[in-house]
Amino acid sequence: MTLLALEDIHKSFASAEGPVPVLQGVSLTVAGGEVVALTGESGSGKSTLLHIAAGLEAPDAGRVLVGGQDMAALPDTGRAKLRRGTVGLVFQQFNLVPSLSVGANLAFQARLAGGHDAAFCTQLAARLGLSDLVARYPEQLSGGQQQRVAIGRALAARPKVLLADEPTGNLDEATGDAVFALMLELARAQGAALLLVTHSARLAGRCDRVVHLRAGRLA
Ligand SMILES: Nc1ncnc2c1ncn2[C@@H]1O[C@H](COP(=O)(O)OP(=O)(O)OP(=O)(O)O)[C@@H](O)[C@H]1O
Repeated sequence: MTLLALEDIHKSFASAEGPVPVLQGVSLTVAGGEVVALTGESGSGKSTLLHIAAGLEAPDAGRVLVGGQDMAALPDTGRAKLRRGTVGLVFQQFNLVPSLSVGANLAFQARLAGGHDAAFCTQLAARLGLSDLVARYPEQLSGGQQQRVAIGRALAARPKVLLADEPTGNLDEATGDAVFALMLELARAQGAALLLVTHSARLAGRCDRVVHLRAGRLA
């Protein structure tokens, strides 16, 4: 079943020389339990596409359907609710809550979505190598540790759609591989649609499908 559908997405950004087209008719579907890698050169529009899929940015044209729901057809509150309850995000800015401990950050998204499960959180912290850090605060963590908290926070809410922008980009190869494997395992076990940006051909090769963004289109 298709959980994420992008239909003929167009997006341009304004510049001094006029609008610069970034996405020029991108269509993509991701089914539940499917893991899709999004690749493409720097500046090709991968993050822009992920932001649009997440409903954080509006496309100039085209539709985003999450679980069959048209994001643009929803009022702001409905879109926020859908994003909270259904979509998990792991972005390059980790957006951890500075005033909350690691443990509370891990639980944060799931609490908002009304699906907090303390045992699952504890298990995730262990799998992500964060068990000894749950009482710390984000500013007391390394970049890689913060990245793992951001991943754990998204996974803890058991999202139906998980969007991740280079989720293991700040991790060493062994840690990155283990975290990547955990994301794939949970997405598949929970029947979630996982769309992730990666620059690594090796990691992309472990996904069910690879789509490549070039000149505003997917190949
Ligand atoms: N808010 C914005 N205003 C103007 N231009 C933007 C904006 N956001 C992105 N762009 C431009 O759109 C293009 C695509 O950017 P995007 O961040 O989506 O690329 P990317 O493929 O994710 O790159 P990277 O791999 O380097 O992260 C770039 O040329 C970028 O400069």
